[in-house]
Amino acid sequence: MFLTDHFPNHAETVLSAKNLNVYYGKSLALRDVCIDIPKNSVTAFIGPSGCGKSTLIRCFNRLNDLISSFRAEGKVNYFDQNLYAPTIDPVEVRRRIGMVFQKANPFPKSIYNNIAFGARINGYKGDMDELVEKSLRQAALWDEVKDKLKDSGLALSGGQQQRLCIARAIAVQPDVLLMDEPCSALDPISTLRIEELIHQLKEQYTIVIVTHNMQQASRVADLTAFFNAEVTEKGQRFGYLVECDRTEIIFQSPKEQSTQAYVSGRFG
Ligand SMILES: Nc1ncnc2c1ncn2[C@@H]1O[C@H](COP(=O)(O)OP(=O)(O)OP(=O)(O)O)[C@@H](O)[C@H]1O
Repeated sequence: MFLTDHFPNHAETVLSAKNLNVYYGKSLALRDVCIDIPKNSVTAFIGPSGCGKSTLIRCFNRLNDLISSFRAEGKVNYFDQNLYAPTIDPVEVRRRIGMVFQKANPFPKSIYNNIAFGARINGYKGDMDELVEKSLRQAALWDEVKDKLKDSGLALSGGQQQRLCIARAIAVQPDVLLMDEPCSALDPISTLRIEELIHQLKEQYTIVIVTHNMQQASRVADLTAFFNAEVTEKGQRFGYLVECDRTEIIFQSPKEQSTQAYVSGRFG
């Protein structure tokens, strides 16, 4: 059963993987993943290390293309389009489907130019000051930086840098924000601010977040997908999707025993 069947109002599917196998060289990293990501929702990917969460999230904006040994079978769709069709421009894919990484990585530029840079490259013709302010407001950073827009983005705290990276991702007007462990390098207060921000951002964006923090998944996600890893007879380890459902079901009454064991801290 696909994920949108569980979601209220049968929200539109923005991203989906169908029978997706991913290989790095000859090694199978992810096997037969089928998942739908509904619009204006937060979907969390959880699971033990090496089960392919980052690999899948990177398939959603073709970031794995940059790895020469990467190969995918099956389909990854963005609405009705096959993201891996030869006619699709990966640069445009990454504009529409933005990414925020584990470690905040602002450009070594001013706060203002961290936002304006990508917009300029994308040919933004509107009022740049307005865009910078709007993006920083949406990322809940404006009040803290409005008087120092010319200062370096690198001079901000870790939590502020991560919100700057979110503002930068928003500035190019994406539909989707992919977040790969966005809070793992942050203190608890900065983490809570990002979680509040994620909650606000889902009004406008579809969000997929990889997290090792199960409390975080239960706080921010509407849907949670649990991945696990298995070892073949030949000793090869691969990841797969165990189940995906409403977050409260995954944490309180999952269908699979392995999910129950993981969310109750019995392995992983
Ligand atoms: N660039 C790469 N080249 C070769 N193998 C890779 C590469 N990236 C990931 N893998 C392999 O793919 C598998 C899945 O890794 P991935 O990073 O997607 O898992 P993960 O669930 O996100 O792990 P973690 O929680 O530790 O970040 C692992 O076996 C890993 O070694």
